Amino acid sequence: MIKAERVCVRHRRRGLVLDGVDLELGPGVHGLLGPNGAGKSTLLRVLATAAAPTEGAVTLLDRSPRIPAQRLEIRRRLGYLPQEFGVFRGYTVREFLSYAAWLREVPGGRIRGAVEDAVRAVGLDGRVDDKLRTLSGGMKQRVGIAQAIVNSPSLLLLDEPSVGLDPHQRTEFHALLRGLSRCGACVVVSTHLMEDVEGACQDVAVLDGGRIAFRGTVAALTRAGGYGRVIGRPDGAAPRQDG
Ligand SMILES: Nc1ncnc2c1ncn2[C@@H]1O[C@H](COP(=O)(O)OP(=O)(O)OP(=O)(O)O)[C@@H](O)[C@H]1O
Repeated sequence: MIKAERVCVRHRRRGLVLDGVDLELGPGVHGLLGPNGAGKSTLLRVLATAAAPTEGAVTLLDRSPRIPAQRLEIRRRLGYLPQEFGVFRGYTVREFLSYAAWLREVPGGRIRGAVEDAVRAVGLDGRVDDKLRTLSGGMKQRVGIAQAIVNSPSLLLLDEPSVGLDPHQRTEFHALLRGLSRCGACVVVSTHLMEDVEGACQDVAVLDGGRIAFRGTVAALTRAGGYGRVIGRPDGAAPRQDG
């Protein structure tokens, strides 16, 4: 469902931020780990068709984002939570999610039900008619997750989605991700937390310095010496929520 071939992204000042990334991902929940500045958000932006690679090619859902008509088809079936996610503070949760559904071309007659499903999935059903400015940071993050799943995407890209969630919500979020993958979606979750990977992901890719440093199951990552060893910092274990 995702195929990245020798993907490079170069910024004028920073130079190469992604340096020949090869990645093939099918249905399931895939973790994306890496230290600050490794290129995780940049890779997710490319996979979300929000940025184009400088070199290399991406195929998403058997389509090329380089071709405008195919890019639109991809976007209809895509859910994306960017790292910096802004909301319209004067909208209610329902208004905001309805707007997100409309933008993704969910048919008008299905929008109400789609919004209710998304709100229930993130546990915000009690706040659906509240204005976004009245929500806590963790609740806004859940709205961000809800807008990403409101169109039942085939491809779901979540950039640090568990930031701001409390331990109970985090556990529920892991269950939500596992449920989505059972529906056949391809989910990519960037995170700093090993427990997100252990709780929800069938495998993990570690990005370091713009390159894939490891790809495999969590058990294989442990056998390889753990996250710290893979990124060349044996003492640099990926933190846990309480770590
Ligand atoms: N628009 C930009 N212009 C110049 N440099 C950029 C731009 N966007 C990102 N970078 C640089 O690219 C590198 C990778 O950034 P990116 O945000 O993809 O990393 P990340 O792995 O998501 O980091 P974090 O875990 O801190 O969120 C960093 O050095 C960053 O400073």
